[in-house]
Amino acid sequence: MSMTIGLAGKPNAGKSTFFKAATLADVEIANYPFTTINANHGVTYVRVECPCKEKEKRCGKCVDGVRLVPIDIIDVAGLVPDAYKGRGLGNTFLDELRQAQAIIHVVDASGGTDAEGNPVDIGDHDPLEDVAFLNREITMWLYGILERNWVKLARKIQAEGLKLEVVIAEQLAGAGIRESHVNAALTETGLARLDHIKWSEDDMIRLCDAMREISKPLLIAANKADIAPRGNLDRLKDLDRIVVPTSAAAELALKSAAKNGLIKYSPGDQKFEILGGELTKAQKKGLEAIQKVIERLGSTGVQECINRTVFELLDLIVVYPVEDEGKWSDKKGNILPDAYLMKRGSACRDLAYQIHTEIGDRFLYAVDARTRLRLGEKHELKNGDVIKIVSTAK
Ligand SMILES: Nc1nc2c(ncn2[C@@H]2O[C@H](COP(=O)(O)OP(=O)(O)OP(=O)(O)O)[C@@H](O)[C@H]2O)c(=O)[nH]1
Repeated sequence: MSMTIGLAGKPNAGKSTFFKAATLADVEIANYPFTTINANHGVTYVRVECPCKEKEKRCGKCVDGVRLVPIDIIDVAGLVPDAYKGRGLGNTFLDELRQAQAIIHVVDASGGTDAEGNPVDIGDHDPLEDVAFLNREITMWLYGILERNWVKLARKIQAEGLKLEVVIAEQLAGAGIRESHVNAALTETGLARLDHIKWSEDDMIRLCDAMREISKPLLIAANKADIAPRGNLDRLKDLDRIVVPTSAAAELALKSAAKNGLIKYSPGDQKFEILGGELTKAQKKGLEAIQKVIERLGSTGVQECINRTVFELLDLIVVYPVEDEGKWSDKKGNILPDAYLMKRGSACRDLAYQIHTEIGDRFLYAVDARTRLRLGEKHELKNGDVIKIVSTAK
């Protein structure tokens, strides 16, 4: 199961900075061969506590117990008003968005850029407008696809006795909408109880809005929090969704400094250590300013955005497959060599299939490496589980 986070936002909100910061990794720490796949498609990392901390020997894949687990991220093309009508990069934007299962919306919380990203005085633009605007663009995009053939489809459903949710999901399959999303949206809006022939344009937009929220959950990175007026951050936090104050610029500076050996910093840390070295006066001053920012915000927020997207929006867990339940290693003795992101609710057999089709097909049982208990194929995995799969596969 492959999951991708989509990064969206208007021009100048700090999306590129966020993307660079989120995908810039010390290759050694990240233990991953590459970080950028192409211009706007990269790999970012969820920060978790490595289970090797429970053992005497370190795994060599984490730094002081901080383990980074890779997940794909795409920097979705800049969004301008009326993208859904094909304006600007509109079609590219929506085309890329369909690959994402969750969205981080990078908002300029400082209010220093207008709706199209042009600089204005700090506080002059209301970031809440940007939040409403992105949601509406996506909703209207879905509506545009659904509405295109609706008259014909609606009649077909009636004439041929087809299932409403099946037809709608088929029509919107390209946007990543599935039957379960449609059903949930029909219930939530109450439209399940209204004959679809009688739906008004407004009803259909409401349905699309619900499908958007369910199929592409979204979190807000209240970016430029380092210079944002307090009131803006407070009003964003009052929204009925996850809002994380971020300073993408600070995160990028810290990651670059760490990569160059100037500081010791793991993404998401609440502080960093200056390693001495060849710091210029300006660098030192810059780092001190950043330290103040993260003291105030708690962290740069970038890692928190990734973690909450993965664990709260996508509802994933991390599972560590091993071959030796005593040493928690593979056959060669590598400790905790892999970390898999899986959907919550996944069972032992799903893990077996994720390792290899043959191991899934020939699954016998699993072993919880912590308790040494045998687990059956349907046993539900927990976040952080260390699991050995026993199969008849060669
Ligand atoms: N103060 C502050 N400035 C930031 C922050 N993040 C980004 N910026 C600045 O905001 C400006 C725009 O950032 P970009 O990352 O280029 O914005 P973008 O949203 O990717 O814009 P496009 O590339 O035009 O789509 C740059 O000057 C950044 O240095 C932040 O957290 N705080």
